[in-house]
Amino acid sequence: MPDTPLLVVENLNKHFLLHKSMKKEHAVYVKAVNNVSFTVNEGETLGIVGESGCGKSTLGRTLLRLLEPTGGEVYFEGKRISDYTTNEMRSLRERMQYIFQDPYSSMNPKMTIRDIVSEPLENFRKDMSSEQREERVAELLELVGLSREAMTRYPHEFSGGQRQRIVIARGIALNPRLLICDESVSALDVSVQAQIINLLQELKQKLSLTYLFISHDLRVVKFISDRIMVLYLGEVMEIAPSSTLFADPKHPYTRSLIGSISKGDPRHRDERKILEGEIPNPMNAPKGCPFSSRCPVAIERCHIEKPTLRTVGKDHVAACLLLSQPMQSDTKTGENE
Ligand SMILES: Nc1ncnc2c1ncn2[C@@H]1O[C@H](COP(=O)(O)OP(=O)(O)OP(=O)(O)O)[C@@H](O)[C@H]1O
Repeated sequence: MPDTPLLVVENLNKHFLLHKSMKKEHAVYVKAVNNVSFTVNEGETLGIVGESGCGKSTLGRTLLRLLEPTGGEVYFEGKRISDYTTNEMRSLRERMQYIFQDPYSSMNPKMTIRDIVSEPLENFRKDMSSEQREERVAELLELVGLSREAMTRYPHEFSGGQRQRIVIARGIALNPRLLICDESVSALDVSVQAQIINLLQELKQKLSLTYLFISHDLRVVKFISDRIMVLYLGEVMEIAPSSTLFADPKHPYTRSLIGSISKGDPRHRDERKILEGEIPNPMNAPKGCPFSSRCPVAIERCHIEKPTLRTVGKDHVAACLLLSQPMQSDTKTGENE
């Protein structure tokens, strides 16, 4: 791995203003992404996981500047994105690509597969002849396991898995370095999910890609990620290598998420119960730790004091005030009792 990470994110914020007010302190914001920091090395897959509404898509879109950040910095290839010139910004859009959640709605049903896959080439490779573009589209379709005959057909003629392959072909058309895959397999059957994940792994090797893999499903993220970042209400709860996160999760929220997918495992029974609670309204997030209102081991301080990310092992960070104390349910007080 090279010394400089491909992507460095420092205290990134994206706050949506919901209600303006004459008095600044009365304005209402949704803090969709709140002080998020992490790095991604070249060739790595960072999984980003959390329940619906925790800010995964907003984070992905803000990284690519599809949304303007409210604060913080993003460095790509060692250079701060806010310093990019217009030309560098254009080039960023080639090297960092976003694969959207729903392949069907991100494809124009009236366009042929040729037109859909060649769209980025038309926009960014104006020097290519139509023959060269045609060849490149055929090559891309083959790379994702489709034949060149697909070119003349329309999206509705393909299955969900095949449509996802088409979207991936379009995503890699410009030889990006970083692919942000947003819920790329969530709508697919489990067996098709596995095929698409295998394809992504294969492409990663062949094309030296780096991935940010966003999903609400910890099982999917576990399979593909080198490291995993757990988000809750727009904040980072924990980041660790995938195997470490599953073997020794530090944050009570991570434990609960793992518990919720470990059906039948009595060790996780208690944690599974607590995730039955509702995620708080992000406009009215808890004052202290974001997870404090659902946390089975929260103490008084957790409802008041915001924990910061701290190192809890090599390459392992978590934001929990209780990390120096045993996380047992008999330490809890306050509203969870
Ligand atoms: N344009 C917007 N204006 C106001 N609030 C927004 C906007 N976009 C997102 N949000 C809010 O920001 C929070 C994070 O949303 P986001 O879609 O990023 O979460 P997510 O984890 O990707 O969820 P999902 O998996 O359901 O897509 C949510 O509370 C959402 O309602």
